Amino acid sequence: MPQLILASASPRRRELLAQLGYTPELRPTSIDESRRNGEPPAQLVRRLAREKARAAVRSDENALVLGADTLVCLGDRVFGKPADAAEAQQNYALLGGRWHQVLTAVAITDGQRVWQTLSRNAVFLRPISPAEAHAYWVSGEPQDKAGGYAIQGLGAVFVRSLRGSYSGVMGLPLAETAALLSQLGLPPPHLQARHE
Ligand SMILES: Cc1cn([C@H]2C[C@H](O)[C@@H](COP(=O)(O)OP(=O)(O)OP(=O)(O)O)O2)c(=O)[nH]c1=O
Repeated sequence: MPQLILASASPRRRELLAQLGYTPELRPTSIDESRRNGEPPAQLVRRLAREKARAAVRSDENALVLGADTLVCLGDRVFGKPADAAEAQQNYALLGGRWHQVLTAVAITDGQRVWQTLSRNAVFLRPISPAEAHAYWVSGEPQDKAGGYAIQGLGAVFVRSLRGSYSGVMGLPLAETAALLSQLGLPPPHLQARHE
């Protein structure tokens, strides 16, 4: 059975995999995440997931390496992790009171072939006042989150509606990821019947 490697520094991705019983080796990578000229968001997010997975491959092992990337976008406009309070404030002014998209791509590679899945989700955030935006920024939660909010944290107070996958918005769509890993011979350990 191949070993599972998680090419990620995100504690969310580790926790989501742990929910299904996976305990991957952690191998964070650092790649250039900049967008190419005119690159559509769905293409960008798939490419970044693939590049993260590939960057963590080592030639001397029987392993499946998983990389993922999450993007928040409004049409063609992509919102990254806000660099400062002003950028976060700007994001919330645009994202509040409407639907936006959260895309998470997952890529799994054995070093040769790559298997991918894309989770497309829509989130409606209620309007966020400047005072709330400031308090939220000071909480420390927005800094390392795409779009500057976390559906699984204090940010839930702004989430009025979700169409799609909760785990997909959090950073790793579990149904799709488990299906892919099962196909590749690594079904969720917690779904395996125990032999007494
Ligand atoms: C929208 C949203 C994003 N996020 C997080 C998930 C991702 O960790 C992060 C998006 O950044 P990513 O660049 O996808 O991932 P990362 O830099 O955290 O980790 P790595 O590249 O090492 O895998 O935003 C939440 O935790 N909750 C949310 O509701």
